[in-house]
Amino acid sequence: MHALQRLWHHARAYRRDIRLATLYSALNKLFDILPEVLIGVAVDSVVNRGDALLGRLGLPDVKHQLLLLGALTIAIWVCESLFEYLYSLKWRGLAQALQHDLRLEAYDHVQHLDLGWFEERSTGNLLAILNDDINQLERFLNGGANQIIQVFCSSLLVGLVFFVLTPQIAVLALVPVPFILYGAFFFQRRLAPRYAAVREQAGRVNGRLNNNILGVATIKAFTAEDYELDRIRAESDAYREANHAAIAWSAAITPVIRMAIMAGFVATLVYGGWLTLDGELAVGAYSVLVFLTQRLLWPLTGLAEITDLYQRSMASIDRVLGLLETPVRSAGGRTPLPRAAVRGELEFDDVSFAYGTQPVLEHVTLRIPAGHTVAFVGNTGSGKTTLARLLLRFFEIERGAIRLDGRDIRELDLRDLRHAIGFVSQDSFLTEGTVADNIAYGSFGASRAAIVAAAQAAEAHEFIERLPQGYDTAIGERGQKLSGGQRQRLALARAILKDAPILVLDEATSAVDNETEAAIQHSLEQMVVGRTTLLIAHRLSTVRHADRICVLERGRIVEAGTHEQLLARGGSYAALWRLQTGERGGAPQPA
Ligand SMILES: Nc1ncnc2c1ncn2[C@@H]1O[C@H](COP(=O)(O)OP(=O)(O)OP(=O)(O)O)[C@@H](O)[C@H]1O
Repeated sequence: MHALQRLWHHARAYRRDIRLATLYSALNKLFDILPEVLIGVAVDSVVNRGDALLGRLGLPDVKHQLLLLGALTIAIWVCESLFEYLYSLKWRGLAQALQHDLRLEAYDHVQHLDLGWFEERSTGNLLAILNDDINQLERFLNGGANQIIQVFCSSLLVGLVFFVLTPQIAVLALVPVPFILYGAFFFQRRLAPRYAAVREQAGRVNGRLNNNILGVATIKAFTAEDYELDRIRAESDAYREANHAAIAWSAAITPVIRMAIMAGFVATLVYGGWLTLDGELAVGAYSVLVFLTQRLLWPLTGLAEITDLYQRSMASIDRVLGLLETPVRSAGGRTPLPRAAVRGELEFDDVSFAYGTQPVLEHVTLRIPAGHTVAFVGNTGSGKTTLARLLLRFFEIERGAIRLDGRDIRELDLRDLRHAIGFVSQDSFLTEGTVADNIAYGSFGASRAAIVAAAQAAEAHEFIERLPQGYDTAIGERGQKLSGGQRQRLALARAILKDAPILVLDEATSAVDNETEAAIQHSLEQMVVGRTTLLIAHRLSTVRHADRICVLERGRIVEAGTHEQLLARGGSYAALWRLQTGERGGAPQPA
């Protein structure tokens, strides 16, 4: 479907407003053209006096005729201004409303897309769509839509007057119109792919800028400023080139169209003059025709600007609507899962998974009784985090099933499933706001006492109290004013406050010192009672008290048992333990 059709389809709720705005634009154009007709009538009155049109209509006195024409002109101008105000109000209001709706809708849709989809795209490009491309819609509706309607209306109205006055001249004046329209269409077809390329490249520039601003500390540390400037220059050059290609065509439209207009105008001027000299055309009609030819043809030069604006906007609208039409794959099932009813028994049944083609998990089978703590250890890249991501349904498994209380998680309502899981990821997202806002994220409306209790359990209370405004300290975008260990403890406090029946901790304490970790362990020991807990860690001291420890190697569980059982087995866990502690048992000295 064409972008404009897609937009019309999309703007269902605003169709009445669009029709009204169109009507106002058309009426404004009608009242804009009428004064020219009155000029003809005035010339007619002055030249032909009593025999003039108005005289024949029952107004013999020329002065009275002129007075009437004056009154009509005033009324027409008032109406023209009134409708100009109305269409401007309506179109601009529509631009704001549609833009607002589209932005919210696009953002909400994006929020529901799978994680894999995000990982394949650049954040900057996505931002360009959600922001710049949606703003293009405003530009088009603010001016372009009205211009298109008015060019169409004026051609129609003026053409009508021409045919009423002198059909021969009408034909002459109208001959260039099909050429002009074909020209505009010709240019438009050439502009469309060029503007699509411009928007695509704008997204790339945005992507790189976004990436670099996020990584500014690394750029500085590796003194890569010049290198990055060159890379931005290359992207920006490509953007400039893409625009050049579009400009070369868009700049040619006006001159070409003007030539066609000139032909029509000269024909009316000369041929109409001859007819008037021969007495076949009245002087009044001739003057109207000459004025109207200008009126008919000159607005068509505006087609150049309109074509350009239109194509630019349509390229953007295509991108926005394309985003909106991206299907959400993991939409979740229908079975509700009231949090209070969750027991927390988990079962991984022959689960296999690959990101793309490379297998990451292979035939993982594991049953976790409700309330148990199961730890996952293993080399980096062995698939531990992936297990957690599959449980949260960030990705879809290819083979096997994951069951919660005996029900396949694909059948469960996705929001309910995620409500039932407290998750601390390796790179928890802290939001711009205060410490308290961040802890209460997801448990919106939690009391201050509950927030403080969660912070205490995560060993965060003390450092929070030392911050300038305590719990009300703003922590900056992504919590960048905090240390890594402080950020982790806030993320942990957040999960603790959520108080979910299942807890997934992925390296939740990897960045805190040993002493703090021991204290957190102590709080967690109380926390995990009655909750199913999945614990992922490299530091074995973190996992040694788990009911069961699974060792993953290249996506397979190669060992499982309690700490003591695994030590006695003398396999890879025991080797890892020796490596980390430097001894066979006793208190660990973590790496
Ligand atoms: N989004 C992704 N797309 C493609 N491959 C991925 C993606 N995420 C992870 N991988 C790959 O999957 C494998 C398993 O990753 P995973 O994060 O599960 O490992 P992990 O055991 O948690 O590692 P670590 O201990 O380093 O956190 C890795 O080889 C990784 O490169």
